[in-house]
Amino acid sequence: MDKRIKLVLASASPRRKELLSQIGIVPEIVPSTIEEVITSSVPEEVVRELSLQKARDVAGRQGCKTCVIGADTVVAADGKILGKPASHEDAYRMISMLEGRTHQVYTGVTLIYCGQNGSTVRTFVEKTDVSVYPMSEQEIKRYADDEEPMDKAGAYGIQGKFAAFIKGIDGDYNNVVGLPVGRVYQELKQMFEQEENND
Ligand SMILES: Cc1cn([C@H]2C[C@H](O)[C@@H](COP(=O)(O)OP(=O)(O)OP(=O)(O)O)O2)c(=O)[nH]c1=O
Repeated sequence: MDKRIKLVLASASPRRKELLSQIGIVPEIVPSTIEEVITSSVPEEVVRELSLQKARDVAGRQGCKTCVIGADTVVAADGKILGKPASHEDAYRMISMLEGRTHQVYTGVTLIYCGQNGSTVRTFVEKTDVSVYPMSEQEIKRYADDEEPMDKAGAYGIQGKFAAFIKGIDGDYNNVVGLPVGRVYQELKQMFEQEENND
């Protein structure tokens, strides 16, 4: 990838930064400050829209030769969106909806590149199915009372203690943690190849 292009991650999520570092991308971190406005109840549309809002907000404050990456993750159980829990009680309610069954995790990603010939915007959504083992009341309560679920969509962290309850996944694991880095890399590569062809 062209080293002269600055990559900016429009996210405060330490997980997203780590996932990019894992594939050798060390982005500048500029978290977006938008008030998240949701106009849909369809998970794919919500993450698409929020990733676009976050990326646009930050791209508006950047110069050219910069690519901004915005992302948003939600959990959906029976199509019902679960964002971050507002309290430990809320975390308990969410985990109760997820235990003993399969749900979906959606991450929307928007890439905005400002190049020689103007701006290019790419948005895509990745879905991963996650199956959770049945949990006892005590297990749900103990996990919901922990700090781990509090800053995470669906009130759990697959990469943390909640791994004890993960039966299996279908799709990209990194997508559940907050960023499907394989897809991000492929999309960045395509976007820059197209830019070079346009030059
Ligand atoms: C389901 C799940 C989510 N998450 C995290 C990923 C995201 O950081 C978070 C969902 O919140 P988001 O609103 O997508 O992101 P964020 O608030 O952390 O960061 P920003 O808005 O600045 O981009 O949940 C995990 O870490 N593990 C998991 O297993």
